[in-house]
Amino acid sequence: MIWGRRALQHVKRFKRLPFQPEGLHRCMSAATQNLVVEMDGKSGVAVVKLNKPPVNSFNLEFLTEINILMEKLENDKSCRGLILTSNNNKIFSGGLDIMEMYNPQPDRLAEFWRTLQGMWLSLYGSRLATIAAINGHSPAGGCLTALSCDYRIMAPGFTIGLNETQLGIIPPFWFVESMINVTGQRQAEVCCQKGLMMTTEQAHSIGLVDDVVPGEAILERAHNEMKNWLKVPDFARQLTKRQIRKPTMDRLIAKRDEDIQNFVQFITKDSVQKAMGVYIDQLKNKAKK
Ligand SMILES: CC/C=C\C/C=C\C/C=C\C=C\CC(=O)SCCNC(=O)CCNC(=O)[C@H](O)C(C)(C)COP(=O)(O)OP(=O)(O)OC[C@H]1O[C@@H](n2cnc3c(N)ncnc32)[C@H](O)[C@@H]1OP(=O)(O)O
Repeated sequence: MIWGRRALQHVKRFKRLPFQPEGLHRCMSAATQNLVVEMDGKSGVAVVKLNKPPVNSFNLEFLTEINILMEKLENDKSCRGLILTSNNNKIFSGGLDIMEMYNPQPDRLAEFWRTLQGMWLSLYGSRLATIAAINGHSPAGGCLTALSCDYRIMAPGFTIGLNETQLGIIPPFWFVESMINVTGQRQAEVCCQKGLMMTTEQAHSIGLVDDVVPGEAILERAHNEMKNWLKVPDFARQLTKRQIRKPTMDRLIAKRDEDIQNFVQFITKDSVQKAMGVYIDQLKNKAKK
């Protein structure tokens, strides 16, 4: 993984924090700044709760924190599975932090995007069995995060989707391919072009979500489903996953710099900045009402 200077500063700060999952063999919980981690040493399953109020939006620091945790879990031989959920029972994740993209410093903007690419590569390519327990709304980057897992369970009454086109943004090819790989080409064409935010039931009907379970039962269901995934020998499951996901990951790895350049060029356009400003005003005004 390639880290920028600012991210490295953050890594140093993070390393001094107490969470050290390696070699844990009991049930333990730990917290970093924006993540709550419960590690069951017996089953080898880590439950990671996104915990960045108000909406678990991903800024550079939060993405860096997630990347560091992923690296630790990947390197912890006792860890076999990851359940990703939210500590906020209404919002899984509001997606990328829009403030990162408004009046940005180009260097930070590039670093932000590289760190998002890093998060996607580590979650999508994880050796762990990964289950998203989607216990709240999950637009855009939140949906991408769920799509990167092996299995998705969602609570009713929420919405999910890659809604970028609704904001005048073109979803990058690796967002779209993540959707295609889960729902198939036709469904992905419709929901990505239209930028659909789907209800839990609609998402279930197109295969974006595998299972619908009430919020209060979602973690129990995730643990039960995890048991099924962990019945398969790790090595066979991991290599099969890699075989299936490698072409998509390789495309991003080959075009990583080009993808960053495209993103920075697009976001810094006057017209995009203007639209972003209007969108932020709408969000803030809605919050005030
Ligand atoms: C060829 C291709 C080339 C280049 C590629 C180009 C472009 C790709 C670029 C970008 C891809 C982006 C993907 C994204 O993820 S963009 C982010 C999309 N997310 C959203 O639009 C979500 C917006 N938020 C909501 O819909 C709602 O807030 C909610 C459903 C998440 C929660 O609703 P609530 O009613 O519970 O809460 P609110 O009152 O709306 O919000 C509370 C509080 O939070 C602030 N906020 C909400 N979302 C975000 C966010 N994503 N980032 C930052 N801040 C957010 C909101 O403004 C309120 O703040 P205040 O309390 O007013 O301070």
